[in-house]
Amino acid sequence: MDEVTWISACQIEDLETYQQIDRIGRATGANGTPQKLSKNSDIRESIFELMETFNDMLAKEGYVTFKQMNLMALQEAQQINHGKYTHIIIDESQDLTKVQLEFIKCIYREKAYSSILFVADNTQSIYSQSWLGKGRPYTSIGYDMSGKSRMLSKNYRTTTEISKAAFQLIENDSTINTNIDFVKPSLIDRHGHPPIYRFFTTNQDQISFLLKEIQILTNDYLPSEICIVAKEKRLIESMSQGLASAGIACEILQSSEANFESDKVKLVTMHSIKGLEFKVIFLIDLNDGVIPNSKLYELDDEETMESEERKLLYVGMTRASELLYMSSVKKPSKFIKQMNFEYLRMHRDCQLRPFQSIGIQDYQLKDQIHDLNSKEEVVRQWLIRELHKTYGYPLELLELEFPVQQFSRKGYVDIVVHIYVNGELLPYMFIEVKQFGSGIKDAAEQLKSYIDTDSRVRYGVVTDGLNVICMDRSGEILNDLPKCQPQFLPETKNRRMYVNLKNHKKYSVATDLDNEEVVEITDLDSGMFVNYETKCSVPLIGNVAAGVPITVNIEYDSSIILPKEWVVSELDSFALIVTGDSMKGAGIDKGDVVIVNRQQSASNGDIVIAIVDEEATMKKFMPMGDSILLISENEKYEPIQMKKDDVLINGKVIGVMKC
Ligand SMILES: Nc1ncnc2c1ncn2[C@@H]1O[C@H](COP(=O)(O)OP(=O)(O)OP(=O)(O)O)[C@@H](O)[C@H]1O
Repeated sequence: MDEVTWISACQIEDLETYQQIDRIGRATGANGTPQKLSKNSDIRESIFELMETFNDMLAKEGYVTFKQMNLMALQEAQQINHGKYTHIIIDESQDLTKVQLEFIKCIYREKAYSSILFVADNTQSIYSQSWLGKGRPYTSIGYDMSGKSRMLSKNYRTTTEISKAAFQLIENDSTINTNIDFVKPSLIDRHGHPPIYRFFTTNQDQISFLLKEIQILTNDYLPSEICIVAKEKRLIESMSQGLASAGIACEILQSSEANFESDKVKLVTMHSIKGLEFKVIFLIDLNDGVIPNSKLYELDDEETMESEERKLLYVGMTRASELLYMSSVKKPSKFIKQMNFEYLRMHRDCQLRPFQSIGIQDYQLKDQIHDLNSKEEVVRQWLIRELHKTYGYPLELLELEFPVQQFSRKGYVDIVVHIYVNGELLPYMFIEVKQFGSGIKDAAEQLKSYIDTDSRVRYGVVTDGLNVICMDRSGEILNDLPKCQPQFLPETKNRRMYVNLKNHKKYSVATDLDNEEVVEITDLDSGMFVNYETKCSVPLIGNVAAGVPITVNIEYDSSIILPKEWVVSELDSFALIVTGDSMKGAGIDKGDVVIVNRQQSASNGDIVIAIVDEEATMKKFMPMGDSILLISENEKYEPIQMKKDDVLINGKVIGVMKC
């Protein structure tokens, strides 16, 4: 058929001319078989004979091929002296053949005021015999467009999520991106749901999925806003029957009598969806052998054919203005395999990306796996990656083969996600994984019984890579898996409360466990971070009973980092551990650390370190005439009254770091 078309296109009229003509571009054919047609060969003779038979039969029936019809129209138009139309707009002009373009030129009447406008998008060129779509210049049809063309690159139709997924399908195809008219879509800031991709093992599963989704979607969309698209007519016919028998009103859009408004779900082929748009698109049967379909190539080589098919899928994807579903049955198209699954989701309103197998060399948690080659392991590894990459759980929180005791029987949960609760590691989510595509019904029951054995577990997930069920511990089905929260992680900071006695404010002082120099301070009243210019290091020199040293050069084991403005003088600041409970009422407890400024005087109400009977003690300072009262903030202890001269003040407490 290809060759017959070619012979007609070259207007070769007799066998002799055909036997002699150079025939290029036939070197590779479908399935890699050589298609070279030698000159003066039997095969050329046979093809020619077939062509004549075919043409005779057409003539007998009164038929012409589509291409012949185009040629006849052109010949007819060429008979006329000049065209009739002074203004012509050609949309989708990247799809027209040379003959069709010549025809349009014939019906055009050139005047001083006349115009001809070509609208084209080469990334949507989906016919192998198109002329301009192949990057040929407009001069090849007699028009000089320099200075007269304008680029429209803004994508208003689809969401950023759909556009990104679609564009990455074509951006690395050199046949497409080297085309001079290739335009990268620039995105407007309109966001929506990422495309959903599902794989099915049977046609019936695909139909059931569409039925279920369409039923849910009709809460938000009109049936006429939903369109099902497939590569081939037979595929939409079979889907239309499936939907109709389940009671969903649907219709196949016929270009001649299309009714876009009717209250029915629409079905259409990929070629016919061009130029249309729907809020929701289902691209079904994206299967191996269907797209790209290597049997369908015409005069082109495989590479060009593949690009055409790739663009066809791109066109289908970009017709959805809000929501895009894609699905395959049995074996996915190679285009699906090449897609970046980051852009896809498995379900609506669920973060999970579709199943993708991972090579053994990239398996995680290998030391916990009994059999690296087991069929379940592929699915488990995919889910581990999802838990880690998509849901944010660190691998350290995941455990494989977690034992559970069910009456007398011991079971093993495939994956357990642990979380930290008050510093304790607890099981949070139980996950059962089944062999790819083997079904999850039984496993869901098993999972529930495992969850029942451990009251700490809050969620359960079961998957076979194709389907996934997420439930809470009461068995209620949830749309998505819970994401990892910051509080689930082990504490990496040492947080202590600091009471600044200078302004009586409370702060949280968080020090990195790995690096004590990194201190983060939050005002506990406002919850705001506190910016400070410089910090200082206050030496922790012992406990309160030891008092504040007189000498400056003392040895100390550790220090406390604080903003410099919190202390009076860096050189005179010391930290002491509280040993007793005498200042309990002032919020200073045993084990707390007090920050003390070395000084010999104090004012009424200050908390001081004073030396009484040669021993340091922490008390509230209250002068009373000639004597001083040293008061405990604890009714267990009586105030101590001393003569002014006998009281030796060692320092003043300026802040308390709670333990
Ligand atoms: N300036 C704009 N602001 C907002 N929406 C726009 C704008 N221009 C176009 N749109 C919307 O974007 C969508 C696509 O527009 P249109 O069909 O004109 O594009 P197109 O380039 O002809 O598409 P294609 O050739 O791919 O079919 C439509 O839904 C249209 O309403």
